[in-house]
Amino acid sequence: ELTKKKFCFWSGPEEKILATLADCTRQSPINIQWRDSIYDPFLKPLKISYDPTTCLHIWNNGYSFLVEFDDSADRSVITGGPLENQYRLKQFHFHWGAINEWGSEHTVDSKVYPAELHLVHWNAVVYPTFEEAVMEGNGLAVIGVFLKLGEHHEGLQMLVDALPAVKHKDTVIEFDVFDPSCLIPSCPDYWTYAGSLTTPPLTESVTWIIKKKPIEVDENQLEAFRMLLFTSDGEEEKRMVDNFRPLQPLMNRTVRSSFQ
Ligand SMILES: CC[C@H](CNC(=O)c1ccc(S(N)(=O)=O)cc1)c1ccc2[nH]ccc2c1
Ligand SMILES: [Zn+2]
Repeated sequence: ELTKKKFCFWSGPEEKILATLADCTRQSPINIQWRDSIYDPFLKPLKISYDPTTCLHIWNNGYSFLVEFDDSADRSVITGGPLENQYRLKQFHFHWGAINEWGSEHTVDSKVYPAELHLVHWNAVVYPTFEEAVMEGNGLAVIGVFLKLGEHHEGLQMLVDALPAVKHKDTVIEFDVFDPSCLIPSCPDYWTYAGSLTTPPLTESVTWIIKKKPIEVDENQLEAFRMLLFTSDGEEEKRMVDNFRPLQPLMNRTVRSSFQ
């Protein structure tokens, strides 16, 4: 029955056994061991072209805050890199910790960052809807960018200033011009591997593209993330922190690098 109903477990140590049984062999996040990654000279540079006017709103969905985009046409897209097709930007969101010692989902040589940005794209060339793409092996492409404590980030500050308006779960605020490429390091280097969503339904539909260089943000900006709430207005307040999934087994996967 397990092999038919494909779902991946989220629990403790028996994960490895269940994962094999249920054929959940490409779960995310993972630790990227720099020296085990394989330089692939055939990897192309990632081509990112976002139209800032496709930005729609910021939404606290009770897991993270999402900045959502109009994905009804090919106006904000990525292509190249490890991708066979062009993928449309649908949303970006973050994962972070209660303190600066942890928060990212992926790690590099077991180094944890205080936060991680995910820019979520879907393969609108092959699939008619995002919901269908989420269920397919080549359906999604997510760019991961690590955040590290450092200089104030001007571009992020526009987002941070809007966060008090989405403090509670299921609140939305209009956000109509934002270019997310200001959150992506100019260094072209990345790792890439076949993985999954890091929140339920954990579908194994993501081509991960993890940027080697982090972006720098300051303490106040990280603190602004931590004042968001998992809970709705009127409920007992629970701060939105530690919204990251534990590391998953690499199983039989290779991480490729675009750089030597
Ligand atoms: C199928 C799940 C999907 C909602 N989730 C996501 O889109 C998503 C995207 C990226 C990541 S991460 N952290 O890996 O980058 C995690 C989750 C989703 C999409 C459409 C839906 N319609 C009704 C319900 C519903 C759920
Ligand atoms: Zn994410």
